[in-house]
Amino acid sequence: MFSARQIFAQVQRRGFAASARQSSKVTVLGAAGGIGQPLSLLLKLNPRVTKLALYDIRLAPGVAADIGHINTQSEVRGYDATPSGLADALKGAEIVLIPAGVPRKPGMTRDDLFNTNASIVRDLAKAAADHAPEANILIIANPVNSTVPITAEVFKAKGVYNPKRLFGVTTLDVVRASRFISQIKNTDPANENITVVGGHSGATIVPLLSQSGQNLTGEQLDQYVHRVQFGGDEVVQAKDGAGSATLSMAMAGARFAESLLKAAQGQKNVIEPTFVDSPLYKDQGVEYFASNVELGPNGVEKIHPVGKITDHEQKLLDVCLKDLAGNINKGVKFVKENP
Ligand SMILES: NC(=O)C1=CN([C@@H]2O[C@H](COP(=O)(O)OP(=O)(O)OC[C@H]3O[C@@H](n4cnc5c(N)ncnc54)[C@H](O)[C@@H]3O)[C@@H](O)[C@H]2O)C=CC1
Ligand SMILES: O=C([O-])CC(=O)C(=O)O
Repeated sequence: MFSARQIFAQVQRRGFAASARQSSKVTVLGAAGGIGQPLSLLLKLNPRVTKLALYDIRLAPGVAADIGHINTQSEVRGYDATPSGLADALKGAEIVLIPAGVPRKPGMTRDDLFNTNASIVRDLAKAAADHAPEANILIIANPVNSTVPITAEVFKAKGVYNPKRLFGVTTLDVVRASRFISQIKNTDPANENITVVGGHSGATIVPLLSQSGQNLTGEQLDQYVHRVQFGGDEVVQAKDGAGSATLSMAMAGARFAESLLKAAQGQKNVIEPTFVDSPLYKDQGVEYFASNVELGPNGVEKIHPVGKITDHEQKLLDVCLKDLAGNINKGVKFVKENP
C-alpha cells in the first residue's frame, strides 16, 4: 500500500514527466524559404511540437502569422531578423532545423553552394551554440557534407560540441531510394526500406540495395544507383532555375524531426539514416558518415555499421569515402581560416 504522501509524490513526478514530454520547442532557421515554409507547416501539424519558432532574414513573422491560424494547439512565433530575434528564436529549443541558404540552379553541384552557404551556416551555428547549446541541430543547408563539419567546428570552438546532437539530414536520399525502387518493382514504397550510406551529394550517396530484399542487376542496377545519387538534379533541372527540391525535402525534414521527438519521448528502436560524427571510417580520415542511426533521448544512441555489402557496393563506397574526406576537410578548413 502507498501512503498518501507517496501517491502525491508519484502524481507530481508523473505530472512533471508529462509536462516535460509535452513541451517541445522546435526552431526553424530559414523558415520563409522554399523548404522552410512547408517544413514549418508540417511541424505545425505535429502534435509533439508545442512551440514553433520561425526565423529568417525576411518574412518569418508573416509565415508565422499564416501558419499560426491552423487549428492545432502549438504556439507559433515569427522572429525579427535581428540578433536578439535570432537569440529568442533559439532559446529553449529542443530541435533546431537549418534550411537557410541558397539552392542550386541547373549546372551547379552542391559544392558550388559552398561559397555562399558556408558563412550562412557558420553564423547561424554560432548563434545556436550561444543560445541553444544543448539542442539537436539538424543541418539541411547544402553542401551537407561540408556544412555539418562547419557546424561542429563552431560548436567545438565555443566548447559546447556534443557529437550526439548534430545531424546532417540525409532522409531525402532514403525517401527517394524507396520511391524509385517501388516504381521499378511496382510495390508500395511505404514497405520499401532501402539503406543509403555515405554523404549527401552525387557519388557520396551510396544505396545498399543488397540489404533491402530487392534485387537489380546490370544496367538496371546502374540506372537505379545513378537515379538515387542524382535525384536532386532531376528536380533542379525540372524547376529550371527556380530552385531545388523543397516539398519532398520538407517531408523528409519533418520525418526526421518527428523521429527525434519520438525517441526523446522514450520510444525505442527509432532508426533514421543521418550524417553524423561517426567512428565507422575515421581510420580512413573520414570523420562524418551517414548510416542508420538509432536515436534516443540523448540524440545519437547507436551508430549502425554498414554491414555486409556486395563488391559493386564496396566500389561505390570507396569512391564515396574519397570524395567525402575532401568535402569534410573543406568545411573544417573554412572555419579555421574564417572563424
Ligand atoms: N539536405 C537535403 O537533402 C536538401 C538540402 N537542400 C538545401 O536547403 C537549402 C535551402 O533550400 P531552399 O529552401 O530551396 O532555398 P530558398 O532560397 O527557397 O530558402 C532559403 C531561405 O533561407 C533564408 N536565409 C538566407 N540566409 C539566412 C540567414 N543568414 N538566416 C536565416 N535565414 C536565411 C532565405 O531568406 C530563404 O528564405 C539549400 O542550401 C538547398 O541546397 C535542399 C533540398 C534537399
Ligand atoms: O539537389 C539539391 O541541390 C538539393 C538536394 O540536396 C536534394 O534535392 O537532394
